[in-house]
Amino acid sequence: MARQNGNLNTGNNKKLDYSKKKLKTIPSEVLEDTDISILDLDRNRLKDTLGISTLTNLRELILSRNELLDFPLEIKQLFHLEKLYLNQNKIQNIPEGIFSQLQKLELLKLSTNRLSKLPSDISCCKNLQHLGLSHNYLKELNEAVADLPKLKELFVDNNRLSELPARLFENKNLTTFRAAANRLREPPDEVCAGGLKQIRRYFSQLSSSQADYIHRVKTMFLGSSMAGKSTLCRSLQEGKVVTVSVADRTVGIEISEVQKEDFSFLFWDFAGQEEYYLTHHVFITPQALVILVINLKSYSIGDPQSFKEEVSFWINNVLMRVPDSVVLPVGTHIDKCENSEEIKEKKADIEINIKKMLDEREARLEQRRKNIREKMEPALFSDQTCRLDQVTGYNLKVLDFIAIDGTNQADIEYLQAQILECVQNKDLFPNIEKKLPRVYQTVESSIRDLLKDHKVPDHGIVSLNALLSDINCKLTKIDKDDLKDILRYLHRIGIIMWYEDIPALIDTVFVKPSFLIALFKTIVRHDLENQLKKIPKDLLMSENALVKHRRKWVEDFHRNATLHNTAMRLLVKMSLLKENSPEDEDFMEEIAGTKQEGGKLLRLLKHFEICLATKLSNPLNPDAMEFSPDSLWKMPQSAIPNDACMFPSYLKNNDLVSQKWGEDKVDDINIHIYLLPEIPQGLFHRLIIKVCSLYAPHWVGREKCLVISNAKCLLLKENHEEDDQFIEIRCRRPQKLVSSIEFQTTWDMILAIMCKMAKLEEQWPGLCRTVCSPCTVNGCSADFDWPDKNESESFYDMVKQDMVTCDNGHTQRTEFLFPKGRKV
Ligand SMILES: Nc1nc2c(ncn2[C@@H]2O[C@H](COP(=O)(O)OP(=O)(O)OP(=O)(O)O)[C@@H](O)[C@H]2O)c(=O)[nH]1
Repeated sequence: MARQNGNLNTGNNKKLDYSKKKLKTIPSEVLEDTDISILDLDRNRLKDTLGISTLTNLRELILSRNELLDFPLEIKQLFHLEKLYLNQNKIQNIPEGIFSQLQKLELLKLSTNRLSKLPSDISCCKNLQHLGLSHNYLKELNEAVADLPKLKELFVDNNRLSELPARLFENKNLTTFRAAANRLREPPDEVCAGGLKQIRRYFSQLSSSQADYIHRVKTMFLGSSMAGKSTLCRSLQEGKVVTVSVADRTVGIEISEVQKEDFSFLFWDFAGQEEYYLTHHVFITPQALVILVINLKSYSIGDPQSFKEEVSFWINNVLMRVPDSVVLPVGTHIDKCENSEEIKEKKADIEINIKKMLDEREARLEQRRKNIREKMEPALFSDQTCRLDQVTGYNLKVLDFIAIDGTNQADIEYLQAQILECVQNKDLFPNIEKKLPRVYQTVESSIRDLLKDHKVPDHGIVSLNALLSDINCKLTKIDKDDLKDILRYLHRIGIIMWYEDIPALIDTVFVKPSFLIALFKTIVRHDLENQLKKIPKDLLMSENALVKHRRKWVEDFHRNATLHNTAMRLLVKMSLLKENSPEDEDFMEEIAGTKQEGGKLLRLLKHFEICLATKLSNPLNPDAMEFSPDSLWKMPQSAIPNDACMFPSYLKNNDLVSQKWGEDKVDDINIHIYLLPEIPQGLFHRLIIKVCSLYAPHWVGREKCLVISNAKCLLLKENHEEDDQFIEIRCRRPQKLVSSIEFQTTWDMILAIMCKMAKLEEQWPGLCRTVCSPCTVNGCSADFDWPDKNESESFYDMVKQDMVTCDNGHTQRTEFLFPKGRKV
């Protein structure tokens, strides 16, 4: 293999690499080299590709991450093309008559463009195996796509599709298909998310049975504590005012279903106290109507904190997690306001501030885009620009504010009418109608009947096989795969819960989600310490525990946010007994676990990264005594119990971590991960749990965490006080400057954490991140932005030069700021 001036010869494939060269036109020396077969023009500034038709021997053409607005027509003369990359441009239209000429095409990447339709002659590409169309504006997927016999991989996620052609799935070669984030009605998104097998079965069920057209809207009530969420939720459900006493606070989440005209509303009432936020991410799902309830009496005009707590916190969290949602702000307690003037002023203040916060977010995203365009080398940041485009493309709709008295019948009726009008609005909810084979509805109603007729236990926890046989007693036979499809669908819309991706729970179906949530709330609740104190003596005895143990549990929980497994078991038992569940030892064990093995609840808590087993931190205690063969080795007393779980969100301070870490130093290796609009609630604590399961030992505080590996300390810090919110990663700079392996191990550790962070961020599609390293010269405020990393290159090649200079002229070694470390 020989390489010279971007010219690479690999056997018969002569390749020219002209990527990342800021090119605006294709250089003449490239156009003259007519025997090249691979041309890489990735990450340039090409607006067209004039002259490319001379390169008739091209088999692979890479034009991704350029500035193409139109499809380059000359490409149709490149008859030998097998691979064509046009992703991340701004192409709006592809005329007919191009693909009919490109019959050898095997791979076509068109994702992240502005296409609203595909030409029908794409069907001429009979050899096409990979077709990438994600992140476009496609409203329909041509039948032509179904005429590609060799198609193996098709990506159409993040478009505007409402239907998929059934014939496409008759192609047995199709093995990879992604269609998320489309608002599909046929098959519904929840069916598509089940994968190809489920989609194929869906179409076959439709062809052999009748279809039902379902109009169901998940309606989530969010808002701070005592805003009036439960009052509205229950009143809307009953159709008349229901008074909720203050003592009857929502603990966790409550669910109910209501039929109004053609629509079925699935109401989810979220508790407003902060301790419950950490389970919200489990339940907040896309395509819902969010009713944001604001107590107008307690709302204070001109007080940024009040706006933050009552309004912006909720809107931002919806915006980050389910960015395409519709939010209806509802002000309550108007009867408690002084006069109509107060109501009017508060309403106006909230509306103005909501607009301001959304505009501000957009302006900051635009500013970032501008910075990249003007100050940096855009080619090195094109993936980030593309992500900025995607994030700004999401359209959170905040409807007009409604002010009501939640205790007044006329106001409840008015709100009900407004909600109905809103879900009937095709612009807001374009594909609310979902088409389903009859068997989906039949299974759903037979599960309901089984519960009503007490054929399944009241707690609604059943095994998959038992459910299958119960349903089959009532119905004409359905097989296990059909049942799994339907359960998967019902889980996604929130009617039942079935966690098939947790191996230990694959056989367990929670047909009554409210029971599962009730279980969650035994542990995740605002008054947990009090609950611990309330465990009665007779229950303590059942676990061979004494009052002094209970005292220790309270103390450990208070001090370290650790909850002993025995205490957890007893809390669950206490709650089960309170719910009047029959005292069934086996069931208790199944849920609460035993001394030897954690129960189903603990598995769920761990799966959702709400807690971490403390024993993970014990084996590598850095304070452990040195072992010497002739003396007895005594383990030091650990402050943290072994058989317990730590809940970082219950921690109150950072004292222990700060004490272990000491002062920050100006020459620390330091990375800031900025998150816009803000750090989502719960993200940092989940990051801690991920990181602590990677590194032991660790010390955890509310906004800080310290981990140790290879005798290196790494500090993670959440900075959310200021407008700019970021997560900071800090390590001491290796002292032996000559030893590059020291740098490499430090950077390896940082990169491992950044990978965990990136994985976590995927769950907040509306979140925008930038990573930078602050200049290490004392007093300098400049930052070094992290460029994109090519899929093919290592982080260690992201910045190639050995020295870098900040905007204020300070030059320093690259490994102080970016992953670098000479290979050893
Ligand atoms: N006067 C008046 N009282 C209201 C109104 N809306 C709710 N309330 C009362 O306010 C109190 C709190 O209402 P909830 O519906 O429990 O509030 P929530 O938002 O569900 O509270 P959490 O469960 O803590 O999240 C209850 O006593 C309600 O009766 C209203 O519009 N006017």
